[in-house]
Amino acid sequence: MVIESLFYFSLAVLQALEDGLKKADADPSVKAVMICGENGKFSAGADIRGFSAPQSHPGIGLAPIVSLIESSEKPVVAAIEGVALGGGLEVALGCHYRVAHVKARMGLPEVTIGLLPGAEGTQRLPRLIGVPAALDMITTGKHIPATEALKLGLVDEIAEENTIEAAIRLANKVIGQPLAPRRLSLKPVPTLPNMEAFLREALVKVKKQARGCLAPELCVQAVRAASERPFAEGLRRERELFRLLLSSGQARALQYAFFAERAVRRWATPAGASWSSANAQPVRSAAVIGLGTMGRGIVTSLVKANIPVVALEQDLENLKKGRKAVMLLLEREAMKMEGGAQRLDFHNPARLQFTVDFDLLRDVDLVIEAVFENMALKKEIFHKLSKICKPGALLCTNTSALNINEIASATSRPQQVIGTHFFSPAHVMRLLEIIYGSHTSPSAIATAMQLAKALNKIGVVVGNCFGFVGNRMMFPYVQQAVFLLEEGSRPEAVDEVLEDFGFKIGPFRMSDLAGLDVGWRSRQGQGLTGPSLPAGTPARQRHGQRYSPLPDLLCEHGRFGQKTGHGWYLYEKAGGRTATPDPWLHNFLARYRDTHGIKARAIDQEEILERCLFALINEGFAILAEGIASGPEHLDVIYINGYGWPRHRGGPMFYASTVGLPRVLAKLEQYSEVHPDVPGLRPNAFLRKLVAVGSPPLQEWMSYVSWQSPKL
Ligand SMILES: CCCCCCCCCCCCC[C@H](O)CC(=O)SCCNC(=O)CCNC(=O)[C@H](O)C(C)(C)COP(=O)(O)OP(=O)(O)OC[C@H]1O[C@@H](n2cnc3c(N)ncnc32)[C@H](O)[C@@H]1OP(=O)(O)O
Ligand SMILES: NC(=O)c1ccc[n+]([C@@H]2O[C@H](COP(=O)([O-])OP(=O)(O)OC[C@H]3O[C@@H](n4cnc5c(N)ncnc54)[C@H](O)[C@@H]3O)[C@@H](O)[C@H]2O)c1
Repeated sequence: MVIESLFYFSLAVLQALEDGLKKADADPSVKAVMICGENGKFSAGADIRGFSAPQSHPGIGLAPIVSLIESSEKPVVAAIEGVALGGGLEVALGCHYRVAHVKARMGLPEVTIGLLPGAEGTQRLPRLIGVPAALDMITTGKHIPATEALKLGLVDEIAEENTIEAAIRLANKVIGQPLAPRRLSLKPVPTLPNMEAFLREALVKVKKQARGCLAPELCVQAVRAASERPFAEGLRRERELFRLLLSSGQARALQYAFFAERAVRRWATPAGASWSSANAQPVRSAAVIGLGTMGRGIVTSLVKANIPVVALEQDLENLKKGRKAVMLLLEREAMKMEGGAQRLDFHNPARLQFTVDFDLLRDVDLVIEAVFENMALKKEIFHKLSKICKPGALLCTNTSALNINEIASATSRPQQVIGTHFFSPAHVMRLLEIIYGSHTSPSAIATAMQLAKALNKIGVVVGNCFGFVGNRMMFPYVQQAVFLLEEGSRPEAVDEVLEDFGFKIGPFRMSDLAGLDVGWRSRQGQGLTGPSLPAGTPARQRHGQRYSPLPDLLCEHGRFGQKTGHGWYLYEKAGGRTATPDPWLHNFLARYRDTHGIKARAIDQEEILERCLFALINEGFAILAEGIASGPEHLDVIYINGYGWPRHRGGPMFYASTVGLPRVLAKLEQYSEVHPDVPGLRPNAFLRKLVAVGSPPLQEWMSYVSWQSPKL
């Protein structure tokens, strides 16, 4: 008998499974059962949306179905095609045999949505593949390919072609064989000589990796229960831990992030362009201009996506340097991949060519410019590209903040100019901020989004303003961090608070890593510091607003961060990575305060957290009100994937909604009163409006934006 199930479990699917199993058991002519999915996909598990109303969640019925399958008196074989994830894999674990298509993937990704496998998976998987492999799958949520599943013993057979036929063949073969040895609930968990130490170390590891995130820790506890308790008791523990996670705010935040990352694919602009009507152009070849920090990673990313690349530098010396760096990155990437260097094929000049000759850019479909952050230089390059490149070519800039319209004005085809803002390291970071200018065509946006997908990145479409979304929100955050130093704090204290909150790296460590000189050059360009600053400008004021010259002063002392061996911290050597608090910096701060008559005060953790985060969130409300982003999800996806915002807190705007908008507003009002010369702390009008209308849920915020005068 064949039972078909759907992509993710609904009540109807579970009912059909139960009915099918009962019918098969009762029918003497049925000798074996095969369970498969519909349309070549086994199952993506329980319906994630349903977890917001757990009492009526169809998943409640899943564990009893898994038990029912396992207790069947007739052999049950799972035919796994596409994916078997979460509850899908748990169903397969209830089966007596598993056959997987060679291209199928399997995993227990519940941890990534703040849960643990709650349909008996934490108890069956360790019995099948042992504690170390099960723990790895359950705490990381990774999807493993069928070939690896076979090696682990997770599946019994791999089918190169027709999985269903292979599963039926196996079912026929095992008819009449004893089923008890195939029932995982009856098997003992394979022992390890050092189980206790292993589990203890695993706990320490997940706590370190997922700072502040509850699910990985509770996954370890559930697997520990499998190793220490009888099956039925282990199940009780699994259920208890599952409920605990389900009621945690973290699960809600992580599930929000899952859907937000999918929602941003459906982009739209205030002018009416959208994903549903715009057509992407094919990108069969690309060029990258500038092989510095960013260009190298971008080339690597394109080669990995199998897109032939022309890589261009300004002169032979820089070309040689850039080529060496790209080759090193590609070799490292090839080592990580199955099929290695041969699959990447980067030694073939038809796939990757290095040049200083712009003429070689004539035929490419897309160019990504990644030269210095200098408007005059970028305009010169785009003017050249406009003359050289073929008519349909898309011209992209990797600028971090500059005006896309101004760059486009140097070309005769502004409709094909677009910002593609990669994040460092560009071959690793998943975010691609895609910035359209006033003239960018819908097709150009669609092409950039398609490029993001091809590069395995998450593209987020945003409007044009200084710093776009990510960096624009980052400015007030970093500004508050520096003001806190002026007022009495230290870099390590500020970083610790934000790292405890869950950021991968605090603002001062981040600044040392990126290089303080980058921001310094940008501020010099804006006339905020350096020779173009008008004589007589007060040291701590610009345009009537508070300004901190501290980062400029550090640069004047040659302290650029890791690259010079000192910045906000001290490093073991130039290029060193280990940050230690620096007594020089502490003395420097004390002298600075004396010079400017600032009385240092003790600043508590709450103030550090609120001033940094609420200033960032406040800017987010301004961005939404101006129509620069089409929803709070966009801001959250950008922060989670580009700025190390802790995913289990759902992104800054989601976090604001959990803190409560009235509280965010009240705190901003309080801080703004104390610091009236800091516009970043002055509550944004859109935030005020949302509070005035009763703080609606985040999904409804955009309906309160007045669109009469979008800035775009
Ligand atoms: C207080 C009372 C307590 C009561 C207790 C309640 C008990 C409940 C019992 C629980 C039993 C637990 C069962 C189990 O352990 C839990 C689970 O199974 S959780 C789900 C685990 N599965 C996943 O996390 C898989 C998530 N999906 C993916 O990774 C990917 O979608 C994919 C399957 C790899 C496919 O990727 P793509 O091809 O890129 O496609 P998309 O990602 O774009 O997806 C297409 C479309 O489908 C939506 N979708 C996918 N999976 C799910 C899902 N599991 N639930 C809901 N929706 C899903 C996805 O969102 C896309 O739609 P769009 O958002 O674009 O509209
Ligand atoms: N570094 C980051 O973290 C980061 C992140 C996102 C975006 N960006 C942006 O990416 C761009 C590049 O930044 P970067 O950090 O890689 O800079 P970089 O200084 O490391 O590299 C710039 C490269 O451009 C080359 N170049 C300069 N003029 C050129 C010309 N006329 N023709 C060809 N090549 C030329 C230089 O030789 C150099 O190798 C900037 O716009 C920057 O704002 C940087």
